[in-house]
Amino acid sequence: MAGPGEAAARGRFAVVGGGIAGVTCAEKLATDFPSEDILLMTASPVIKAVTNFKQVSKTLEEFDVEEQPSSLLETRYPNIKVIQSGVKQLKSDEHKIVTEDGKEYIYEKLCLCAGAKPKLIFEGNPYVLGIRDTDSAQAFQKNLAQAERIVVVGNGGIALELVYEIQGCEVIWAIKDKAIGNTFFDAGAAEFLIPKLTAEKRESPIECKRTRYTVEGSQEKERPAAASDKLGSALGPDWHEGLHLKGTKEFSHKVHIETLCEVKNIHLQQEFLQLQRTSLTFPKEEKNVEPDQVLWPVYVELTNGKIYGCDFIVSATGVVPNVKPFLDGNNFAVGEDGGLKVDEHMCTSLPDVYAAGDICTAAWEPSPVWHQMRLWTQARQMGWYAAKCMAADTLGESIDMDFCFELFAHVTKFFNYKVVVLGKYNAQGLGSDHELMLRCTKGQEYVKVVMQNGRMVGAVLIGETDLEETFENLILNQMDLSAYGEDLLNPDIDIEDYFD
Ligand SMILES: Cc1cc2nc3c(=O)[nH]c(=O)nc-3n(C[C@H](O)[C@H](O)[C@H](O)COP(=O)(O)OP(=O)(O)OC[C@H]3O[C@@H](n4cnc5c(N)ncnc54)[C@H](O)[C@@H]3O)c2cc1C
Ligand SMILES: NC(=O)C1=CN([C@@H]2O[C@H](COP(=O)(O)OP(=O)(O)OC[C@H]3O[C@@H](n4cnc5c(N)ncnc54)[C@H](O)[C@@H]3O)[C@@H](O)[C@H]2O)C=CC1
Repeated sequence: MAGPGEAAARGRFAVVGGGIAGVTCAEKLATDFPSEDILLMTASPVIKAVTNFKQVSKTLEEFDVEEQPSSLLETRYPNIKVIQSGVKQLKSDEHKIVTEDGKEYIYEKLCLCAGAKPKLIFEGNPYVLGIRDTDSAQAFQKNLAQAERIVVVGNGGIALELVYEIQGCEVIWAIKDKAIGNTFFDAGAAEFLIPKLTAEKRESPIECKRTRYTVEGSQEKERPAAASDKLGSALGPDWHEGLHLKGTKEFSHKVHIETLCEVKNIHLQQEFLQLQRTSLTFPKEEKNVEPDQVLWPVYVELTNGKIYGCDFIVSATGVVPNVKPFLDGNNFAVGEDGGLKVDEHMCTSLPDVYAAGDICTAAWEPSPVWHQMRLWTQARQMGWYAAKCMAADTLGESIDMDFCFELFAHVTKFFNYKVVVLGKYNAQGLGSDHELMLRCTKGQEYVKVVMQNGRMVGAVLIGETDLEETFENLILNQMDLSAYGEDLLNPDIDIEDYFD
């Protein structure tokens, strides 16, 4: 491949990023264009491959994500050439990419799939850790092995998973909202889940599927070891199952939730002691659940006035798209969330440059029951659809929006419950123009549907409800359900018979 002064290497198609979006895109291009070389540039030595893909229903899908050496991908698809080097610069007007090692590549069509990175509070503070890839998960596990108390900030997917999994370490969970899990649940669902969180005895963890994330815990107690700043791809499903998420204490779970607050400040021990001595306004004692006798390496001051000492802080506060290397000299339209805006053909605002997965912001007019969330299901769907669009544009063919963008559908697991969210499951964007219907059996299932003008527009299903396919159909076909009233959720009525 070409270095400075040499002629640049050429590939009809180039893809940047070895995560789910990039690999899926490259695989689809490699299949559709078997005689073309597909260049896949990635900053990480391993790639993420989708395995055991299962279409559960029309829009729900399940799969495993496997971390593999890139050579395996090249063996499966001999026309994929993996270039293991970060992209330093994009010269879109010359259709040229420059990698960290100074080499240049010319493309006809390019898909950017460089993912996102954690949006950390107090970025740069060595006591604040984020979790994204294998390295950062290992750094977290290593620090946890020496910890007695940590503070978890954020209320989305990562925080929900962590507070449930961590054992032998006190967790102070600081959330901005009134109830837990605001990105997936409303207050009712949070109420349903809370007993699972505080229960002393939990079901034994599921047998570990992958062990590759495990590292030996060090004995020495030191300042947190942050992960290297190399850009790995985001972790895969059940990422925590191979990790031993245990602190130093003998108890199983101890979680204290602080609601309606943010982190105001973070003080190192010396600074905290100094402030206590000198500042009239600074609290002289920590207003903790239990007053502390010990000195902690770091102190978190919350906006509700409380201060907690801890070993370190996990910032699970969302992600920010990895757009930096691509912006310089290129006039990309960027969304409010910092992603590269893409149209209904996954095309950015620049010719021949597409984007998919966490890096992009869906800027098309979406179906009324679909919205973007940075999830691996959407990364796979977007990567695959972007490849189809690149192929269609190359061959001068027209293409319709893929069916997967008709309905938002996500299946996952929180607190050991199966969780399915469909459509506008939290009445997102509906204002007050909607009604909710609920059915809840404590400890077993929680079913919520969002109705608008007698039609179902969203649902949250927690537990083994077996309702996902029926509700998916009802949301997709927008049937008028007014006549059924509350019977829609009556457990004594087999709803499927009703609609067959
Ligand atoms: C801890 C955790 C748990 C999650 N759990 C779930 C879940 O349960 N369900 C779910 O649906 N989603 C989950 N997600 C989200 C999901 O992992 C992501 O949405 C998805 O993996 C994004 O895929 P991607 O390919 O867009 O990006 P990434 O996986 O981030 O891949 C980006 C790739 O680009 C490469 N790269 C970055 N910059 C450059 C550059 N300059 N040059 C070259 N290469 C570059 C990286 O090395 C990487 O290979 C979770 C995320 C995390 C962090
Ligand atoms: N099971 C699943 O589906 C999972 C999905 N994920 C995905 O991985 C990505 C990263 O996960 P998360 O970091 O949990 O992101 P997230 O977007 O799910 O949640 C971020 C949370 O942080 C809060 N927040 C933002 N800024 C804050 C601040 N300054 N102070 C306090 N709170 C703040 C938000 O209110 C929100 O609750 C997301 O795209 C998420 O959807 C992650 C884990 C599990």
